[in-house]
Amino acid sequence: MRYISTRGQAPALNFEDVLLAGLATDGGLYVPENLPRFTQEEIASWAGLPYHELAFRVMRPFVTGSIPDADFKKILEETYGVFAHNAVAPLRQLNGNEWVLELFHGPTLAFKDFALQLLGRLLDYVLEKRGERVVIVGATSGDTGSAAIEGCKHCENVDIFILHPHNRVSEVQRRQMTTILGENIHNIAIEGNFDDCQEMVKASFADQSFLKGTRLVAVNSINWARIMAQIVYYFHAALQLGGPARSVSFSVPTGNFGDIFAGYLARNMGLPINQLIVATNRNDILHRFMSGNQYVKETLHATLSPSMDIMVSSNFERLLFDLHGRNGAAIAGLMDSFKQGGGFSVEQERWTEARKLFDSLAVDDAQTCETIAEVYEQTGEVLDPHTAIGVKAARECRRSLDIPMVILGTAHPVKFPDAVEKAGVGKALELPAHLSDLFEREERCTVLPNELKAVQAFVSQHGNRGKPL
Ligand SMILES: Cc1ncc(COP(=O)(O)O)c(C=O)c1O
Ligand SMILES: N[C@@H](CCOP(=O)(O)O)C(=O)O
Repeated sequence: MRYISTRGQAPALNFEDVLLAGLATDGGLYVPENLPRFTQEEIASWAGLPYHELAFRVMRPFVTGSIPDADFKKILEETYGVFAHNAVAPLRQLNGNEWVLELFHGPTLAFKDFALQLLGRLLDYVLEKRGERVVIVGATSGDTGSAAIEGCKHCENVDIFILHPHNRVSEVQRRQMTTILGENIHNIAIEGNFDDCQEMVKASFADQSFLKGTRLVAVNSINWARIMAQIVYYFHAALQLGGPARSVSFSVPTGNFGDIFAGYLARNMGLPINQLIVATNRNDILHRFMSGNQYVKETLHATLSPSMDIMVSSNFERLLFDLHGRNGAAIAGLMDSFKQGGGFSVEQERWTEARKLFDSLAVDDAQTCETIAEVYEQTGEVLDPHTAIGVKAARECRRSLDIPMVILGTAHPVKFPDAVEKAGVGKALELPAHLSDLFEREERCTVLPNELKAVQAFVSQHGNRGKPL
């Protein structure tokens, strides 16, 4: 399998190199040159497989040529063996034909564990083979950070720096990151928002001189391996609901467009998916594009669903690449005008195509709380605010009650007690046993100004197990 950049100028890479590449050298994102496509018979034959075995079948074409089957199987068995639920990603029924796919049974209680538990193991495998050390710089609005730290904390050859927006993640999210102490783990609170953090990560790929020759690796969904792992649970959910003989719809709480892009790929790989619903919070650039062909930056607002407080949505570029017939020059032009002027529209026929692929809705904080309360009253289930946005969008945008609707349950509600309380849900939520002393643990974190130079200087001072690079 070869991977190409969405901007058309960077060299094509194999899986091992794409895993270690982060952003392409032309500033683009890597995508498979040819997407594998499975037959309906093949997909049907996977019904009932344990999660790790299904993961092997779905992801195998992406790693072919880089990781031998036996090694990949072992890595996947270990990865999904750490999840707290036997089904790994169980489906919970809300209403007649409405389901939540619970993606929060991993160690950090959010869907990010599906990819980041795998990424840590893949990095270990590849870096040990190469005898190489790397530095990770990642941006988080709350969930990627802890999942990446948890996934990489034991990696011998990795130093990890996670930037989060100061005071804009929940306390549980912050503590999940800052209480993991290790000489290779560095938490940085940036006096800015998530977009600022993400921009610093991308800028660091463009000029890596501060790393003095050490390679920079990404844990955000700009890294193809993240998207690859997130494709699997679309197959897993659909197979449990009668797929592929029957099609299934998905509503996906969306910020960086990674999770829903994985669903789009699952559909292109042969999984019959009826609707794919883009569910955003008040930071609704993706909904404004889907509903009105305006991809235009606005002020980023803090909401009750902080993990989706994102305006510059990385993976949207991967969709644009497909919508533009995989023309890298066209994407480079669009991204340039976005950077310069803060927005663009696409030609009418490309936008019409996007409308056929996705439905969308923006949900504000009041509606988020109403939905948490409504679902609690109907079912006794407490939703986290991100999942609630998915439920609201599913209920508003659904076209057929006969087709199962799956909402991605992206995080556990215990991570967001403020939203749950604001929704008026009286039920006490308890942290699981492995996090029960989270509020007593020592925290370690450095607050830095919203300046690239300050961050890069910090990384180069501490990037070698706490010592200078
Ligand atoms: C809990 C939660 N839900 C939804 C999202 C949105 O996912 P994506 O950025 O892949 O669109 C995120 C993070 O981005 C998240 O942490
Ligand atoms: N919601 C994310 C933001 C980063 O997105 P990613 O999927 O590109 O890592 C978070 O919680 O950090």
